[in-house]
Amino acid sequence: MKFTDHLYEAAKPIWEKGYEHSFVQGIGDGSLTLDRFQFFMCQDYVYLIEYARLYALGSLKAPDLQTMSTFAKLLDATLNMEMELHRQYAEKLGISKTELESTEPAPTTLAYSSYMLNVSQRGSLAELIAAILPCAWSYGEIGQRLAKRPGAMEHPVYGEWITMYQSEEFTKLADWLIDLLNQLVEGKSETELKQLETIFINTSRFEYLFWDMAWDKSQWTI
Ligand SMILES: Cc1ncc(CO)c(N)n1
Repeated sequence: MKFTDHLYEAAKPIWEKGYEHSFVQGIGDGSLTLDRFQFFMCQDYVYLIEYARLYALGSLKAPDLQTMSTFAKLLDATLNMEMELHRQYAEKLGISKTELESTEPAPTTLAYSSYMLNVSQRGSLAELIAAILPCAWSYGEIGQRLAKRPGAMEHPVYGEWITMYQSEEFTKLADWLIDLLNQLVEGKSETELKQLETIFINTSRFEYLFWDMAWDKSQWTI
């Protein structure tokens, strides 16, 4: 069993709850209200700015040129493929680029991105990947599951979101990270593996909290 299969099994109950979340189901059946989606896309945009930095950090920590180049591609894909989706949605929804970029991070966004950056800055490359993997992997999975619903990819608002996250272009990003993590854990001790699992579970939990935040449009209360 690959190490990432083990991580997947460990996080499965959390991911399943994420998939069943009203927000995700609302994207799938088109019933999600626009105000919630708009809140989500703005928070997600500023989250992705910080997330992209982790790929730059991955390049910095890479042990060889090939790994360095993989992280450079992941960085480019986040800034110019994934975030382009957000910019296009913003345009359609009447939000300017400046407004999108200057979104104030809500508590969950700030906590999630700060946790990822902290773990990755002080930790090993394997720890960085463990922090980042639930993001890329779970969205690809959600995209692919929602895409199986008849008509979901043709929905006038949410169709493009599903189409992007289910695409091979997006899902291969997680595959690169999975392969890399499985290579990096070779020879690691039980304690080190357990630490990676803890990080993976924590960011999986944050993924769930992010859906919750978007559904409630929860902001700073003070
Ligand atoms: C919160 C969050 N997690 C994962 C992804 C996928 O990259 C995203 N765009 N946003």
